[in-house]
Amino acid sequence: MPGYFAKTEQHRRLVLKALLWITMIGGLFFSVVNLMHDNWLLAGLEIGYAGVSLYLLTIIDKTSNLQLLTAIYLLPFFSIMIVALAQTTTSFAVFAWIQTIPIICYLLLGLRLGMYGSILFVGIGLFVFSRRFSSDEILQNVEIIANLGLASLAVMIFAHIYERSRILNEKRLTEQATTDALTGLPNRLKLAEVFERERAHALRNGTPLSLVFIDIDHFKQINDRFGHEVGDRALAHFAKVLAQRLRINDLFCRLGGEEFAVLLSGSKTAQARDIAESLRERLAAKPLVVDDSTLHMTLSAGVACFGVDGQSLDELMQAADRRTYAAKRAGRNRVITQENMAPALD
Ligand SMILES: Nc1nc2c(ncn2[C@@H]2O[C@H](COP(=O)(O)OP(=O)(O)OP(=O)(O)O)[C@@H](O)[C@H]2O)c(=O)[nH]1
Repeated sequence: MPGYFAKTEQHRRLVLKALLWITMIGGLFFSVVNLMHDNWLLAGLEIGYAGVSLYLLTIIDKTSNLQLLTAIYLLPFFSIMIVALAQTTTSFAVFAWIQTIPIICYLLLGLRLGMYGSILFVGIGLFVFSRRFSSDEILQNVEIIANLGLASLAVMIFAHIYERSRILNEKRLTEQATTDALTGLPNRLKLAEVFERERAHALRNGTPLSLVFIDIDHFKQINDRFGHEVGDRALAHFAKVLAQRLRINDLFCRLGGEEFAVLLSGSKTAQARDIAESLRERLAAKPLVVDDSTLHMTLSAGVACFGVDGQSLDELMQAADRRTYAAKRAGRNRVITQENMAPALD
């Protein structure tokens, strides 16, 4: 699943595409207008830029460095706006384009760069405008600049607020989509996302990576005896007790039902087995107290190791699941690795 940054990039790619179309059409249209005014410099720049926009439209879906492409594109784009504003033959309505700068900057560059880009280019735009349209009447000058300056500031503030809430909402939705609501643990989607990152890290640095598959024993009996609500509490208790034992770098997630997994970066099979054993012991030592009853839980776990059992998450899950099943068949409440599993079963 694409992470938060991938979603933001997808959003920015769409915005840039829309802008490329607008500048291509706008560039062609205004180059004709400027040719009619004999403004060859601006007409040439606009035709050239329409061509650049067309070229970028053909490569935008393939580029891996969208930020660089955006920067390469925006710098001359804003500069042409300023040049257009400075020309005596152009209408002062060109300033309307300057007011789009904050929106373009925030949507394409994010909060920080968006703010710097907006202040810089709108500031230059206002300065050029005030030079070109200064009249003898000071009050009129102040009025015009104040109007344009405040309108630009308002656009910038709204663009800032919009981008900020977009980022927060995107983060919140990504978090919701990758979190299990009952236990608050990461879910299977998050495991797939983190596994890809850890796998790349393991391959790059030659470090070990292990996966522990965990299944609560006889969980159905808890539901049957105490009801579904207590079953839910037992799942939350289980998650809390095990999470307390794990390190911040270990990814402990709920796969669904009473199945969980721990991705242990930097751990070989033997270390993963020790960790799984300590989780098993910890769970046995921390029963859940429900009214007058003490609810003891046990777990069965299977360990798989990256490289030994395969290279993909599916392969590791299958191997770890197979060993968990073997642990169940061997009497439950135990951890099985490749070493302590009967060869016929693995
Ligand atoms: N309360 C509650 N129960 C759940 C949830 N998800 C799955 N279950 C229950 O978990 C039980 C799993 O039962 P089984 O797959 O037979 O496994 P088990 O009883 O743990 O037996 P073994 O795995 O063989 O030890 C089922 O009764 C499901 O209804 C949940 O979110 N909340």
